[in-house]
Amino acid sequence: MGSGSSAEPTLGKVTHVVFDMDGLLLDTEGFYTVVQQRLASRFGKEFTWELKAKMMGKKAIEAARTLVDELDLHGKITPEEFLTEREEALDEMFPTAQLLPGAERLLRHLHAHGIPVCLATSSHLRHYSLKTTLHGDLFALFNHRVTGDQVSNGKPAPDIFLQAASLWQPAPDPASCLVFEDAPSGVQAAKAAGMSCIMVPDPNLDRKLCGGADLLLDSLEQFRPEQWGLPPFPADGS
Ligand SMILES: O=P(O)(O)OC[C@@H](O)CO
Ligand SMILES: [Mg+2]
Repeated sequence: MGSGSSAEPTLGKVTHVVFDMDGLLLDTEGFYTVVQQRLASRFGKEFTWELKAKMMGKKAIEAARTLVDELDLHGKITPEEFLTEREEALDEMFPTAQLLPGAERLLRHLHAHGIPVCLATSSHLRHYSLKTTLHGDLFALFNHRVTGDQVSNGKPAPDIFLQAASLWQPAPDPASCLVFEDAPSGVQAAKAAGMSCIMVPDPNLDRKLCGGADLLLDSLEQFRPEQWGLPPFPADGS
């Protein structure tokens, strides 16, 4: 695994870039954490980062099943009831979602250079719309987007990334695609799709769960496009 330092040799040659959304471009994972902590404590349980790591990046119903299983809430709440319960709070929080550091600069840079970019998020379309309330212009730069409701098998299955790549005409070879992800399930999905993957994990995520990516970065601000055969950022840092 590379470190992202300036002395690093070329890490790959890619032509197309696929972005995850939650926890990668948008600072939305904290919303889920707050709401799920609240719900867990109502049942006398603790919502840990270990559990969060197993849920993040997955489609809502799959994450909900994980929570009910792991907290042993069977007979107390169903995954479907859990989703209904958290919805009202999330619906209020999502429209306030902010961009994570480096997201806007990177997207605008790739777009300005004509590099094909798309979005592959496990969020369903309604949540996607709420979360991007403040960022319509930026998210309009994507050539296309695939949301969780458009695939049967969510991350860690490769389907969402393969579908995202298939929507480009002509469709690139998966090996020519670079995926940015924050979640272990997303990294697994990208690698299962045969794509390169850069992981930008939350600082709280156990680094033992960050091993599958081709490169680990603390922030999108550390990304060096030229290491992947992409145009470098301007020297003045703009
Ligand atoms: O695939 P992303 O965009 O991270 O969405 C996952 C999110 O719905 C919960 O973690
Ligand atoms: Mg994510």
